[in-house]
This record gives sequence, structure tokens and C-alpha cells, in this order.
Amino acid sequence: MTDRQSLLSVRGLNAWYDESHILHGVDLEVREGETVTILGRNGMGKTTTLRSIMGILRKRTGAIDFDGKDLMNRPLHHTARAGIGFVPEERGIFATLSVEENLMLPPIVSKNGMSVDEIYELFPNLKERRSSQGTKLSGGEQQMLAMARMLRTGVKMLLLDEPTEGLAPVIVQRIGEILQTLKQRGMTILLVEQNFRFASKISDRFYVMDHGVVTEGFDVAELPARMDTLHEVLGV
Ligand SMILES: Nc1ncnc2c1ncn2[C@@H]1O[C@H](COP(=O)(O)OP(=O)(O)OP(=O)(O)O)[C@@H](O)[C@H]1O
Repeated sequence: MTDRQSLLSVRGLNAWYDESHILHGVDLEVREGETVTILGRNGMGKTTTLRSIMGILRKRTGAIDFDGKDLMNRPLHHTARAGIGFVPEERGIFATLSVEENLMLPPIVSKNGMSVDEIYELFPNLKERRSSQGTKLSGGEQQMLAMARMLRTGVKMLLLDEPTEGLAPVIVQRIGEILQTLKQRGMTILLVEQNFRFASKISDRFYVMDHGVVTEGFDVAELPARMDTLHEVLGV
């Protein structure tokens, strides 16, 4: 992995919700084609890190570089245009629009995106439900649609916040297979995930967050040797 180029680099990231200082100097790096998971107990700042990278959370300091571009002083829509797709925990499916209308909503950012046909091949259940309203979808279908919608835009990197939350094991497995397929196609993925078993199967590297800082980072090969300490820190 070390010969791959850095795609996302975050250094000394501090972030605040109003007066609450949540991130205290987060450092992390994701290289092209890697899947990296941020682990950590509830409330440690994982979601805040993703929101700060995207620029949804504006009160922040530090450096964020993506694909050679400085993201720190750009408006939110420029972050998306630079090629990062954020799939939030709440998924953000528009209830009154159909599956296909939701799919077509975000603007294309590069011509490397998947066609609608390719998307339906990867997500056959979305094809079946292409005319269904957003409200009629199961949690798993909503998660798949939220991911699919980003793949169409041609982003280089996905930020996924707890994609398996609340989903049945069979759907979690299906999402794991989809992420493996995306990895094979060269997608770069930064994942926040409480489901450690799921994350351990698809990740190349891990970071652990504790009280607004990254306390450790390690390769998947080191996972067995780290299990005891992870068990203590995360309760996994
Ligand atoms: N909108 C908000 N306003 C104020 N504080 C917030 C807001 N959202 C989160 N926080 C606080 O920021 C801290 C970090 O939350 P964050 O959601 O980033 O944690 P997390 O590691 O993603 O955990 P979780 O899995 O619980 O979401 C927590 O103390 C939380 O209470």
C-alpha cells in the first residue's frame, strides 16, 4: 500500500459546534484505492471528522488536501465537485421522489461515473424498485440508493458514515460485497463503522479516535496483534 499516492490528507484538524470544541488536531491520510476505517466509541468525533472534511461543519482549522486541492477554504459544493461523495448516517433520500429521481439528483462531477445501467447491474434491487417512492424503501435499499447516487456522479472517493447501521445481517453482507466490487474498480473509501466484523473484512487500514484525536493507526495485517487493546478501547 505504501507505494500508492496520498489522495486525502488531513492534518491538525480542529472543529467546533458553536462553542463546543470537538476535534483537537486530527491527523489522517487515505491513499488512492485504499479502504480506511475510523473506529472509536460513540461520541469520539468520527462523524464530526467526516462532516469537517466535507465542509458541512464550517468552524474548523487545520489542513485538508484532496487530490492536490486545498479543501479548507472552499464552499461545500466545491468539495463535492473536487470528487468526494459523502453518504451520511441518515442517508438523505428524498421521500417524495422515486428511486430513479433520487439517483439522478446530484450533479455529475467527472465523466468517470457509473452509468445508470451499470448501477442497476450492481444494485438489481434498485432497478426493480426504480419507480418506488423514497418512503417505500427499506433501510438497506435506502443505504444502497445513497451510495449508488454518489457512484453516478463520478467521485473518486466515498465517505461512508455507518453504512450498516440498523441493517439485517444478510443486507450487511450484500453491502460488504458491493464495497469489495467498488474497491476492485479502484474506488477510495473512508468509512466510519461500529460493526467491527464488517469493517475488518473490507479495510486495508484503521484509525482509532478517542476524544477528538486519532490515537492510533495501523494496517489490517496488524489486526490480530492489536485485538486485545482494541477490545479494551472499543469493546469489540
Ligand atoms: N450538532 C451538534 N451540536 C453540538 N454537539 C454535537 C453535535 N453533533 C455532535 N456533537 C457532539 O460532538 C461529539 C462528537 O460527536 P460525533 O457524532 O462526531 O461522534 P462519533 O464518534 O461519530 O459517535 P457516534 O457514533 O455517536 O455518532 C459528541 O460529544 C457529540 O455530542
